Amino acid sequence: MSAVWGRKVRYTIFGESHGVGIGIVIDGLPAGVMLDQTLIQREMARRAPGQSDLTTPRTETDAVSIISGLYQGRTDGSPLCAMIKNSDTRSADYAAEPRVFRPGHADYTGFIKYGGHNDPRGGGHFSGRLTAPLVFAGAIAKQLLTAAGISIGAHIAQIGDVKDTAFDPVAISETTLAELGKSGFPTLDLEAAASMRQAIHSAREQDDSVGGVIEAAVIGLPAGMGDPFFDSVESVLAHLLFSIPAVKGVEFGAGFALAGMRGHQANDSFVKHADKIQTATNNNGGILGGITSGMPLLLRAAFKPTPSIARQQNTLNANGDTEVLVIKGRHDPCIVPRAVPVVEAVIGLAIWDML
Ligand SMILES: Cc1cc2nc3c(=O)[nH]c(=O)nc-3n(C[C@H](O)[C@H](O)[C@H](O)COP(=O)(O)O)c2cc1C
Ligand SMILES: C=C(O[C@@H]1CC(C(=O)O)=C[C@@H](OP(=O)(O)O)[C@H]1O)C(=O)O
Repeated sequence: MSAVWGRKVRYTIFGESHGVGIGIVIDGLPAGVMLDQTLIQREMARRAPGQSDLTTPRTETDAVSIISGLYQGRTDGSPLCAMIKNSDTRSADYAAEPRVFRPGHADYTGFIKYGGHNDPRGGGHFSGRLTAPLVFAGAIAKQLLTAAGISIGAHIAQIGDVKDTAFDPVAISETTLAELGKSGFPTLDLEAAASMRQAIHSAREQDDSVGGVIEAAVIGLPAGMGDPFFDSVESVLAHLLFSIPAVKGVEFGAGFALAGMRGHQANDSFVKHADKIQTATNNNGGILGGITSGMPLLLRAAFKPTPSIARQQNTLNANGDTEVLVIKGRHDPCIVPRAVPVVEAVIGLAIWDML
């Protein structure tokens, strides 16, 4: 299993959704960092399940126990291991024998790859629950990046066909990112937020789910970070963003819209602002040749609708027999609101690794 990532810092995630717990081992953090426990708890709470009627009713506190790597509140240079307990499991929802493959989930592919030995309860290791340790690691990365003058923030850019205002690609402020971080349902346009909530309620009422898009920004990055080709800033970020369950699309700057532009529209002209080299527009999302330009880094991640829906679906079981599936479990009608801190977290890991 590809549960290890990172070059300067190595991150190893472990656990299953209905096992004893989940967690992460982080090897390579600088020693002597006093961890910001308030920031860690705030980030964990932003992602935790059971927050409102817009999320899965499964309730987990997602309290983090740090069992190694910390001495007197500071990182001690040894691997930092953090554990999060699973408590509100309801494994009977996943007890069907032979196993029934949920359309859109990893039940079938996990079964094939691991010969039926994978833990099917709550999606096992494939569960979105494994993003909790990522958010923990992301909080540490954010703390380190803040000290370097770098801020990360995100908003819900789209739910179904309801869209929020996009970030100003040139002039995103630290204040805007900080305000978004305080919101349980971060959008730039409050009216859009109300329509998005309505779209999620409506999908749930129809025994269905809905997808969406998260737009994220990183400001304060120096020009010159990253490498061409295989380790381009886009490649490293996309690797981590596609590691988030349910992400099916990633774009940088104007992204796919660039394909429909002419060169004179797409090119970002260089201009001087108070002796600093900038660009007048930012269609390239702060990255040129795989290297940061010093402009805000902008990306968007598309999430598919939650696969586990209450509506009747046709499928197959592990014996290959037809089944009519009606999922009775507890699921997010939309993944996007809880995934905002996850997207920010993996961006934090990627940037800290590249800086
Ligand atoms: C924060 C988060 C919460 C999720 N909640 C659910 C859920 O409640 N029900 C579900 O079926 N899938 C949920 N997912 C998505 C599945 O885990 C994911 O679709 C599945 O593992 C298959 O992976 P893929 O969609 O990347 O192919 C969630 C994902 C994330 C990131
Ligand atoms: C537990 C979390 O989300 C879970 C992610 C998930 C999935 O299939 O990804 C399915 C659901 O699991 P269960 O059926 O056990 O309730 C969600 O509740 C979490 O995010 O912490």
